[in-house]
Amino acid sequence: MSDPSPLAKKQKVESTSEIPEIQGLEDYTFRDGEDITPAGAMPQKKYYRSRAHANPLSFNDNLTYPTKPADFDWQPYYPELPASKIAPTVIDIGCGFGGLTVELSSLLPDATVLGLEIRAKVCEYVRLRVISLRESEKGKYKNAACMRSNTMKNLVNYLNPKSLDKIFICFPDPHFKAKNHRRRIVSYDLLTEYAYCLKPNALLYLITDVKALHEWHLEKTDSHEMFERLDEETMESDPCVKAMINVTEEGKKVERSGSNKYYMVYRRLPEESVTPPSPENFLK
Ligand SMILES: C[S@@+](CC[C@H](N)C(=O)[O-])C[C@H]1O[C@@H](n2cnc3c(N)ncnc32)[C@H](O)[C@@H]1O
Repeated sequence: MSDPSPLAKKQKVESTSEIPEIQGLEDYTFRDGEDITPAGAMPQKKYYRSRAHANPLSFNDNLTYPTKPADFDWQPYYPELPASKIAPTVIDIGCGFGGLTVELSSLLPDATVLGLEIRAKVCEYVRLRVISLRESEKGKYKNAACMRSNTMKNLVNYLNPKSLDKIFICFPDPHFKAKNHRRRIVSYDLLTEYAYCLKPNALLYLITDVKALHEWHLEKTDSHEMFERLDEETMESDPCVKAMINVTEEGKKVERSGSNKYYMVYRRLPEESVTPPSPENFLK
């Protein structure tokens, strides 16, 4: 049994492979007096499952945010990276249990990869997963981290304009009912935020197993002046596309059930090639 004293906790925090605690879940460490996940061990999913859908429009999300990106310090998330590389360049929005986040960190060793997840326990699982991988494969995964965040509300509090090379939105919650469509993570306004954070010519990856949601993604993104579809050949030869199809937890589930996966990659256009938005696109 591990020592549940405050000192034991403090020692854990000082390890170089740590990632700051998940907001809203500070005390989810012990169960019946034992560590749920002993320090450095790979967490077990069964202890970190939580309700399938969190309401991203809720005001009671228990989260605090920096007022602006300059007020936020990424160093504790990527303690082994040089100061020049600690701001995220690739984000995995709604990373779930983090399969793609950790895969991308190996696939893109020069990137700084951040998984963003709204559900506290699920996010804790990814945090412990990355810590465990950093411990067991020394030198690897130092460019991966996760943070609890509601990206629908707070992306631009954390990320500088034109700071990202890639955004992944993989198997997002479909929110089938029309009255819940405003909870969807792809909308005209959110695409504007994604464009704000992406560098010119950077890429937005979208995948889902729900055909109607894919059509929604295409409709919203095709009509957004800051994005254009990537040509098929470039898309199909991109190893990140293969990863989002095959490596995400949801992608694997869909594979097992034999259902289809629908995806598209968009390029964020440089400002000089954009015609100003038409007013009827606002608030869609
Ligand atoms: C169906 S899961 C997909 C997980 C993962 N991308 C995959 O493909 O395996 C969608 C995830 O998005 C998260 N999510 C939903 N809304 C979010 C938001 N506003 N900000 C961050 N994460 C969100 C959910 O909690 C959930 O874990």
